[in-house]
Order: sequence, then C-alpha cells, then structure tokens
Amino acid sequence: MHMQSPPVNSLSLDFLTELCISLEKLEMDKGCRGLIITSVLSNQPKVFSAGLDILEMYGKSPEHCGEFWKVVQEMWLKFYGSNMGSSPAGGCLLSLTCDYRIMADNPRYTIGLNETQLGIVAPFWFKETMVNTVGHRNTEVALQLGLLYKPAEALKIGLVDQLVPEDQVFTVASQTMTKWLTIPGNVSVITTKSTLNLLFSFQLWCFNLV
Ligand SMILES: CCCCCCCCC/C=C/C(=O)SCCNC(=O)CCNC(=O)[C@H](O)C(C)(C)COP(=O)(O)OP(=O)(O)OC[C@H]1O[C@@H](n2cnc3c(N)ncnc32)[C@H](O)[C@@H]1OP(=O)(O)O
Repeated sequence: MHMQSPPVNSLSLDFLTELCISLEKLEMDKGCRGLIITSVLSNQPKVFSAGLDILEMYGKSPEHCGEFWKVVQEMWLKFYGSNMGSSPAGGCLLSLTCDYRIMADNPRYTIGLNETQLGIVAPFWFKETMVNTVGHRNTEVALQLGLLYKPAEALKIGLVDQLVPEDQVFTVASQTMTKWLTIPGNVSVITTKSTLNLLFSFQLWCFNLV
C-alpha cells in the first residue's frame, strides 16, 4: 500500500478513513496474506508519515474529534507490516502497529513518540504499543523526553527491526514479507497475533466504555 497524501502523509480524518476502508477490503480478500505499507510522496520521499494531522485537533467540534479519535483507534487495531523514513508521533504509532519495521538508513530521518515535545500526552495505547516493542525503561525515557531517534539509535533499542540503504527499502521489505509468508497457512499466524494483542485490545475496549 502506497501512502500518498501530500505534503507529509499526515493522518487526517479523510486519509485515515480511506486507509481503514482499504484495509478492510484487503482483510476480506482471501488472496491477501500480508501488507507492506510505504510512502510514495513525490515531493517528500523522506517522510513516512508526519503523524496525526494537527489541524484535525484544533478548533473542531467534539463530534468531529470523537469521529477522528475512533478512526485513529481503528488504524491501530488493523496494521501488519511497514517500511519508512521519518515517522514522528502518530507516524511512529502507524509503524509500531506493524509486525516488522524496515527503516531507510539515513541519519536525517527520525522516529519516535514526540508528543510531550508538543505539549500533548501520548494516549495509553500509544504508550503500551511502545512498551510492547522496546520495553518499559526505554519507553519511560522516550515518552517523557519526547525523543525522536535517528535510525541507528532506533535499531539499538528495537524500535525498528532493520536498517537498509534508502534505495533498497522496498526490495528488502518484499524479501522479508516472502520469508514471513513461508509460515504455512494463515490461521496459526492470525491466532498467535490475536493472542499477543488480546489483553491490549480488551483494555482499549474498556477504555472506550468509560
Ligand atoms: C481529537 C482528539 C485529540 C487528542 C489529542 C491527543 C493526541 C495525542 C497523540 C498525538 C499524535 C500525533 O501524531 S501529533 C502530530 C505530531 N507530528 C509531528 O510533530 C510532526 C511535525 N512535522 C515534522 O516533524 C516535519 O514536518 C516532518 C514530518 C519531519 C517533515 O519535515 P519537512 O521539513 O520535510 O517538512 P515541513 O516543511 O516541516 O512540513 C511540510 C508541510 O507539512 C505540514 N505538516 C507537517 N506535519 C504536519 C502534521 N502532523 N499535521 C498537519 N500538517 C503537517 C507543515 O505545516 C508544512 O505545511 P506548509 O507550511 O503549509 O507547507
């Protein structure tokens, strides 16, 4: 799936809605066993996603905010596999929801949950996804300081799984996907993934009841 929402693939209500509809279609497609998500911005090849669209959070009605927030959670519940350049905040979450992250090895790119730098708080399910990926201590430091990591640092703490030269990102992602798809059948993989996410999904469901 190629993301192409100029200038920086920010996650607006419209963009996220389209993303979720596309994912639902792929889920229903029995021939689809994996997804590689990448950015193909012609003017900004270095940005994976700038995160939530800041303009969606300012001066909007409570109804609009509720709708926006719901679709952000939908996105979190659905994702599979990714490759990328810069990924701040919601862009980082988008990649954290994937099974495997391949980042272009260019020190100009950064990834992380930088919400505190913006004076906002990363929701608990952003935080939990980060804890599940890099552990509690790394998350504690990363979230409180709102750190954005360069590729080598991100690899060191396990925030990304692999660094590759910029022009090889998609080739390596395809090779990696082929390897993951050698696991026979879909059911064992899907069940394992659901088991890993079960408690977390339940927590989010409870949170939405409150
Ligand atoms: C409801 C409940 C609430 C609940 C509230 C709780 C929410 C908590 C969770 C929050 C999660 C988030 O994701 S909050 C969003 C956090 N995102 C960020 O901090 C990213 C900020 N952006 C960047 O760091 C950079 O733009 C980056 C992506 C690396 C690209 O840098 P570049 O130098 O290449 O490009 P720039 O010149 O900066 O940006 C190009 C244009 O894109 C715009 N732009 C950049 N990021 C944008 C963004 N996130 N949303 C909109 N527009 C953005 C800029 O304003 C520019 O617009 P023009 O000037 O018009 O050209």
